[in-house]
Amino acid sequence: MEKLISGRCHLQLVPETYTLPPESRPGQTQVPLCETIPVIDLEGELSFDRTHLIKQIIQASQEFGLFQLINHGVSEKLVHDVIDVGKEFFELPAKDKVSLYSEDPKQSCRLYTSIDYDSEKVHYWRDTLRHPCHPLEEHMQFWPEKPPHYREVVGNYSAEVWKLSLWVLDLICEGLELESRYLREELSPVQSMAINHYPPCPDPCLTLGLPKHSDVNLITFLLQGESHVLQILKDGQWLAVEPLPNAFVVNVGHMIHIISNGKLSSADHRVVTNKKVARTTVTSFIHPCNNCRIEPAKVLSDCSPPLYRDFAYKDFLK
Ligand SMILES: O=C(O)CCC(=O)C(=O)O
Ligand SMILES: [Fe+2]
Repeated sequence: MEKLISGRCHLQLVPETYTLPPESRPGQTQVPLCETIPVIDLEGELSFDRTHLIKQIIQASQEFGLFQLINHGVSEKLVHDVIDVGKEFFELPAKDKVSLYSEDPKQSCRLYTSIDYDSEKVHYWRDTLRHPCHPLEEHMQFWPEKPPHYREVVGNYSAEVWKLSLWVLDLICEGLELESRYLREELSPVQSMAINHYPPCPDPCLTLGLPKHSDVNLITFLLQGESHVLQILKDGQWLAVEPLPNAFVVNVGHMIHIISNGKLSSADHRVVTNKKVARTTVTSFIHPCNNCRIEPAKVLSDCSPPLYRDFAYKDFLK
């Protein structure tokens, strides 16, 4: 529990164990905004046109592996409430969080820090609360009991994002001309949620909240909050993802890249730290089940040779 970075907010200097080697440092943390990331408006003029919507999603997933969704139907109030309850969780006194702290990745609901604290050389400036969500009645009982409205708010929110994620997966499926429900069942039965907390950092040039990665799962819906700290690597340049009010940042996961036989990409992204404010983000991940076999869809690898061999999702996660 004392490993949590949020418990060390008195720090005036970045500890050596958080200082990245020079070649991995973010250097300039204020990078230009990526003005071209597609913003898909689900209430916009053309949103009733399914074909147009699918085209926008597929194009964004090909070019960026990431897009923003606005007017998506998850209420503004619920979006605010889930970020607030996430912040409140991290503000609780240590005694209310200690029972959730665990270094065992197999523990279902767990509070931890960085990525893999005990085996990594340098730590990342982030604490996380992570737990499975779907189906709610199986998992909710293991979620935090405090703040008192945590289960209600996160339960309502995760159910809404679950529906929206599956709907977007169906549109992707249609856009790739796969048989209907191809991305359902075994490929998308698992939803997990991570509430990330990035405390202010005395020297953001030396650290990262999260290093460069692409999401390994199927699809991710992120509420990124208000500061410019999420960046994507586009044509060799780090660019900031603009924080839009109430928008979801949708990350195409690596499994969709493989299933689409490389037609869709997943964006390399990272999180930088900032000096002034603590930042809380809420991430919903949709995953295949552990034993699910992942391979390029046959219809897509008929015309171009398969780029990947089949594997079990759980082996990939190792
Ligand atoms: O917190 C963020 O802004 C991004 C989190 C993220 O990329 C992840 O959890 O995979
Ligand atoms: Fe990510």
